[in-house]
Amino acid sequence: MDKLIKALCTLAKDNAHVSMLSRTHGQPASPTTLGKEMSVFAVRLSRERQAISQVEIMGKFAGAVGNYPQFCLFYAGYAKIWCSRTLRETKGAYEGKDGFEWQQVHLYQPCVINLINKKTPSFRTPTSLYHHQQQQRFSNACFQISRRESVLKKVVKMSKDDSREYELSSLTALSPLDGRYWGKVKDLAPYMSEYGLIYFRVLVEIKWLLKLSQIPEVTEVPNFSEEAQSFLQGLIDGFSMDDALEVKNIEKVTNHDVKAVEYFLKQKCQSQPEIAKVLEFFHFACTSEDINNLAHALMLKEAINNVMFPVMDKLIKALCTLAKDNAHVSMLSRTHGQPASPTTLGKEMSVFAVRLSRERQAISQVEIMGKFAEFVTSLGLSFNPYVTQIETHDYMATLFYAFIRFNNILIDFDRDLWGYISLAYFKQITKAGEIGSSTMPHKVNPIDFENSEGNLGKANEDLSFLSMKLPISRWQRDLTDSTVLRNMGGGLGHSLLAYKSALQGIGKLQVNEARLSDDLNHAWEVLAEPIQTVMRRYGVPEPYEKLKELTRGKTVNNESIREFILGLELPEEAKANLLKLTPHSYVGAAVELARNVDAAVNLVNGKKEMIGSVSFRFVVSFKCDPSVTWKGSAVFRSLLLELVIAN
Ligand SMILES: O=C(O)C[C@H](Nc1ncnc2c1ncn2[C@@H]1O[C@H](COP(=O)(O)O)[C@@H](O)[C@H]1O)C(=O)O
Repeated sequence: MDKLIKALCTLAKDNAHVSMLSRTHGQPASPTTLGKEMSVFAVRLSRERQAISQVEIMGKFAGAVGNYPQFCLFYAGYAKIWCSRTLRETKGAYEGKDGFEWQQVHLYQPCVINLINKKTPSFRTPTSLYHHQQQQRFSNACFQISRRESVLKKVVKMSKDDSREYELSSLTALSPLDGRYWGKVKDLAPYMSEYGLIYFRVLVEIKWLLKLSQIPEVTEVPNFSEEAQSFLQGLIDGFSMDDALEVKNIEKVTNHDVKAVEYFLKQKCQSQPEIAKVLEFFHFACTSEDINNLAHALMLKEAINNVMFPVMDKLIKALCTLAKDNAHVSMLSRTHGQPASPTTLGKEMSVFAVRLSRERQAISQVEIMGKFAEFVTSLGLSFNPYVTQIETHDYMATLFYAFIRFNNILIDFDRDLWGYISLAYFKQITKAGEIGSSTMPHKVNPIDFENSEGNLGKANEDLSFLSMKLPISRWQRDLTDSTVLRNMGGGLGHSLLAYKSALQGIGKLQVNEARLSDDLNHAWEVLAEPIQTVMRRYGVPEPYEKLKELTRGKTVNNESIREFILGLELPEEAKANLLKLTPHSYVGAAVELARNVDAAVNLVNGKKEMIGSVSFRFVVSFKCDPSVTWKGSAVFRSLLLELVIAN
């Protein structure tokens, strides 16, 4: 940053006197000098650079709960001081009689800041710090600080002087996708890496030459013999990492990445006599973007079909299984986080399966487009004739937004699962040797769902940036898309990692039916809703108000509900039906919805029924065949029948 600001200062000073037309609104306006305009940027940047250097980089070490009571157990004296420090800091009062000890802990933070800023440590401390009796401890603290500083200097030195140790590896990669998580996302590498881009450029250039050889008017490129064709196909099929490195070496000279591919192919084909005669027809009548847009389209198409969809489908199927296996497991709903009309665990899972399958279908329906005449369709892409020098990238925005919607639904799922695990509705299968918390040995944390949620956030940030940026290009083109498109692998990579983590989490789940049931047993108030509906049906006055009086803020149980129902002026049959209701059985069509989830999800491009038709089928089957068993909801069924008749 400093180098950049200095370069701007030089530019400003060297051109201080060079007069220049201003252009407010892009129109001629009162003149300035080139140097002055540069100086404006130098000063603006230096202000912000200073602001960055002044941000207090903070740390936490030891807290009021957990750490503090642990100290209380054995080091009560120190714990007392600790506590007074915490309280004092909270109040913002630094003067006090309790001396240096608490301040010493407090001093840790400025030490960190000053080490990072490479300044001499200076302490924001109360005057009491300098009392004679505290002086010794202060110098001890300084000693420790200077030791830490020397460690830090060593680290800085290593990174500057010993760069060989920091060659790219799984430990030095700046992106966790390329380091820590490589094993989980590497399937994307053949498509989404620079290797993948070069491979698809090679493929497009070769296919274009082949296409030219088939166009009768292009007499300069005659039909290739079988041998020549298979030679060219062999360059695609046998494309290796060494080939890609060769292209990169050529690029070092050309400083043009697409031209490097053309030169690579010309070199490779010199040995094939037929093709050697038409080398100049590689990249014939093309701009780089003619090759690039098709390469990018193929990268996306192949990566999504071969890597993303299989994992997305596995995830949706896992949710369907979870839905069907638990179709009948009643569960308390929690609208607004409060006990509400029950559902089943399976039904809640089926909602996610269906929502995800809809977005997965939307992704599969996005037309992946290319510019470059009808040659595009021969590559299995859609032709977009209305373009500038570049394909407009609008389909990419549509595609990435579709992924964002899929990912958002999965975030919703991850958070719900986090909550259900917290409520102990699920246990997680543990593995010998694995650790939940570094300090609280009892814990089994929902780390897979947390990892999934975190990566989905990152994925969506990347994908939304791509969607916002890519459709914008000045006039007939600017090159900003070139570098941005190199990041498509990030958005898809974080998505893929998140899908795999969610799958891993689902694989560890064990439903805790006892806990789910226990919750329902303590929530008889949720029956207030159906009872008041039946009361309305039979004209009992003020039904809602009576139930409110019985239930709101009160402890309601089996007995009090029973007593209430018995006291109602209702036909005996209606009463009997209501008496059969329990929080477990009042689950409506939840069981049926969950059982039919396979019909509702749509993994194959719109060929299966959508959820709307499934609901319709329920109504039809309900009317035609009242013997359909809605396990646990027979009473609700008769209640529903009453309502249907009443309407
Ligand atoms: O066919 C052409 O080249 C037409 C040309 N426009 C370009 N179209 C596509 N690529 C171009 C263009 N210009 C440069 N480059 C090369 O793109 C590379 C950009 O590198 P990076 O920013 O790292 O993605 C980097 O290798 C650049 O050399 C035009 O003048 O309109």
